[in-house]
Amino acid sequence: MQMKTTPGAMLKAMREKPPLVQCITNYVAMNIAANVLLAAGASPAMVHAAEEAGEFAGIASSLTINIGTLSAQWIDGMQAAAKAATSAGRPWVLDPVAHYATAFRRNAVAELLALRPTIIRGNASEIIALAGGESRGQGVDSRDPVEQAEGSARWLAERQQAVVAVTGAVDFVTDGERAVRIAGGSALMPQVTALGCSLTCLVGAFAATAPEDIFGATVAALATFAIAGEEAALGAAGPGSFSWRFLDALAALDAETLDARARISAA
Ligand SMILES: Nc1ncnc2c1ncn2[C@@H]1O[C@H](COP(=O)(O)OP(=O)(O)OP(=O)(O)O)[C@@H](O)[C@H]1O
Ligand SMILES: Cc1ncsc1CCO
Ligand SMILES: [Mg+2]
Repeated sequence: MQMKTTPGAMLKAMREKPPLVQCITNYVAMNIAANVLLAAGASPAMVHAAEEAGEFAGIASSLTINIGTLSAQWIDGMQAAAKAATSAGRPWVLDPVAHYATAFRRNAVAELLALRPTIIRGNASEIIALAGGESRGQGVDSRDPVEQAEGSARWLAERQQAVVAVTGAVDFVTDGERAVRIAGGSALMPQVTALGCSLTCLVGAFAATAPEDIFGATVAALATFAIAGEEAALGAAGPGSFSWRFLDALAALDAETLDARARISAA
């Protein structure tokens, strides 16, 4: 069996056997997230209807759930899919977009957390609020530094028995015991909408490729974004050209470059 111990090895394995990733994501993110998965080498399927989301989760290799543009019917599909993924032994990722903003979102996220996501990926404001802290987030945008969310992430990981990823200028990943920081990316990334949502889908793709190493898979997805983001920023004139350069950089990134350039340090 091929060893999938480094981010590069995981990226290579994903491209050799593209996983089918069911993404229940928001209207803003659907197109860019699907393109991000294709550029990285996975097969995205944006399937969210309550009538079929559970059935589809039974055939997908992993599932991602994002509450960005939530409505009541979507919640039924999310819950059915989360239950089906868990029954099938497949990993699933929760992205609790702006869950602190309204009671509707708060309740939906509480119910999804009770279904035990394998991985939780959010920005710093979202993770601080999930751990009961005072978050300064405004709508879907973070206004807190990642360093401030590290304690919250550790607490949440232990309580949920999940891997927690906090993204921002320097990302942080923990499973409650181990923790790492991942440097890289670009300040243009939060200027392009739904890149975080797309990253959540990519975390799902890596988790499908390496379900035996969920912590490593999460780190690999974040490192992939960090290096593609750095590459795309070279020569980008602003968020518009960054956006298409980012897709090209993801598609062009190879395993060796990823392993040579990834800046992952113990935290
Ligand atoms: N200031 C920054 N410098 C470098 N990289 C960044 C910066 N801010 C965010 N990123 C990167 O952008 C990507 C998306 O993370 P971000 O925290 O912006 O997600 P988000 O707030 O959930 O985004 P969205 O809700 O728009 O989808 C991650 O790869 C992260 O590392
Ligand atoms: C802008 C926006 N609004 C709801 S979801 C979303 C995408 C970024 O989270
Ligand atoms: Mg987000």
